[in-house]
Amino acid sequence: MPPTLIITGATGGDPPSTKALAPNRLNIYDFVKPENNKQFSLYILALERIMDKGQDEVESFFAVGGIHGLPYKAWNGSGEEVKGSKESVPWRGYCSHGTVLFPTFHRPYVFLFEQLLQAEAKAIAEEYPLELREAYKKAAMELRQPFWDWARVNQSVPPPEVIELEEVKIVGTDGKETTRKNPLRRYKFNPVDPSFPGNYRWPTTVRRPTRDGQDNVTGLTQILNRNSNATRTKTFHMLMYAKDWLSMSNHTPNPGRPATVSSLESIHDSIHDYVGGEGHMGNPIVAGFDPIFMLHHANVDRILSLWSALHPGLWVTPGDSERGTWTIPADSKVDENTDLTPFWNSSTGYWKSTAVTKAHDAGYTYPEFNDVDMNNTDEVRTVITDTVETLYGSKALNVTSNFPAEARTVSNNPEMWNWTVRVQVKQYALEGSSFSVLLFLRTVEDSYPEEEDWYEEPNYYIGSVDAFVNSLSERCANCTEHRDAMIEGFVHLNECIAARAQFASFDPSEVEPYLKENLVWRLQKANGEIVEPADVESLEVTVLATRLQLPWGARMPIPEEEAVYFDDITRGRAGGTK
Ligand SMILES: N[C@@H](Cc1ccc(O)cc1)C(=O)O
Repeated sequence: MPPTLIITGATGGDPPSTKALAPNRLNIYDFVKPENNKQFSLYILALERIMDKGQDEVESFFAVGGIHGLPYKAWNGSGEEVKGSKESVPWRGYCSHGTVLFPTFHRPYVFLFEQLLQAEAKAIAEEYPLELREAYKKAAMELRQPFWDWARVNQSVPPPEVIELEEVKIVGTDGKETTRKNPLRRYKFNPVDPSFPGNYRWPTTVRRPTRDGQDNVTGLTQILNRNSNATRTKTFHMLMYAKDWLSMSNHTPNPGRPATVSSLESIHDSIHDYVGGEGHMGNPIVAGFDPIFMLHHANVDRILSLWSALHPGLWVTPGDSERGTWTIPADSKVDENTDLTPFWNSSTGYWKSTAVTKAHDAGYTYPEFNDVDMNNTDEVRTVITDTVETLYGSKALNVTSNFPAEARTVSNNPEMWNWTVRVQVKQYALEGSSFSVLLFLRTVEDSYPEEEDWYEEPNYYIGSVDAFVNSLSERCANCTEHRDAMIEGFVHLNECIAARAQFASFDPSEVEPYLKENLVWRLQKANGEIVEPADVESLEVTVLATRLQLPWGARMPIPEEEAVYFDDITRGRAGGTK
């Protein structure tokens, strides 16, 4: 069936600077400032209207959110034609997870949403009083989906306009200040779709819900704060040191080419679980209905742009489709030419990864790129390296500051050890529940607090690797066949070691015995239940380190290719190295 909607992304609008190639997706912290009031007002009104559309309309908030999972219905004429050939395989949605297509699949997903927002905003702008209209029309042309930079210092918790305020102040179409119910806070289902399982039948989306189904803003703030350092260091390591598409793109371990940093998907999975808990964001079947989803994915997309600026020439390499999707058969090959269904780019075809290599071709860019010549790959790389270092860098890595000052100016190749925990576990280890592998590092002198207090103890908890799990996987034949699929993620230790122990260096002679004694782990289900590592056979927590070198003239430390595995640190313990 031909599509009713062709996905173009937002179009037009004046770029913010002479070098910028398109209008900006703004940081949500800037987006809510008074100076961006016109765009904020238009965004709120546009979101309201998209949310008000009938849930079976192609352009409704519900239908677009539903691309990610339930109601497991075809969207915009995509996929029905293959139904006949797949009769035995129940529908399982379109979203690509655990494969090389994870980053590029979500790219047109966000610009579809952005296109719908802009279309509404343009219509809304026409309703403003004459004397304001031109300014609102310009703002609508420049309107893009804002991003939530969960990796940035002091921004790991989104602003109150996203997580807290029940009402927001905007300028209404009559030109006067008005108060609106905040559509960024939640989506109200109309109605709750019959396909939703019993534990997702709340009337609205909820974040880290309490037992009675209320948003738990305090809990959300706490968990995001607690993980803020870990998220930042993971993001920094991924940006700098994920050297190929396969390891950058997705959370499936690759034994042939072991990774030493988290994938973009793994970092993304954690954010889903932190925000959702047992609520919508914590389960791929319903995550797309929370209005925070697009703020999150705009940032995933931005991190992809930053990574590609640091690693020019790298893009989608061929991989396995793993469980597949409704439109992509399981265990098939996918590559840069695989159709990113259901995102039509013409009435006969789909966006492909090859067509989404440059954000600005789809009508948007990020503030970090505003003052660079985008055609000069070297300049882009240099500027973005500095940006990444400033935003997420040395403080988090605690590396450059640990090199002796003179070592940074002489060519004597100083080296230091960069310590990392690798976590591997079966994605479905706890059936259909999302879960976290929590890591703790005890302080040397402290007497240890009671086990149940570990997570609350700020000098103890160091980060998590999280499984973002489809609770309906038993309804999906492909998923059942892929029950054993593993996921992998990494938590970096140097900052935590430095904060807890006074060693002269990160040399294994000091660090190895310390970690052996003090690194501990537990699992926790989305509902808060603690699970003993001994009960999860697939869990494997391993410590590795890479030696970083800072050759003369290098901007950033360079890790040695080969990681060194310190298997003895965790071997012999439940969930340790096997
Ligand atoms: N490819 C990046 C941005 C980029 C543009 C130009 C470069 O030289 C490098 C990177 C994107 O995803 O949008």
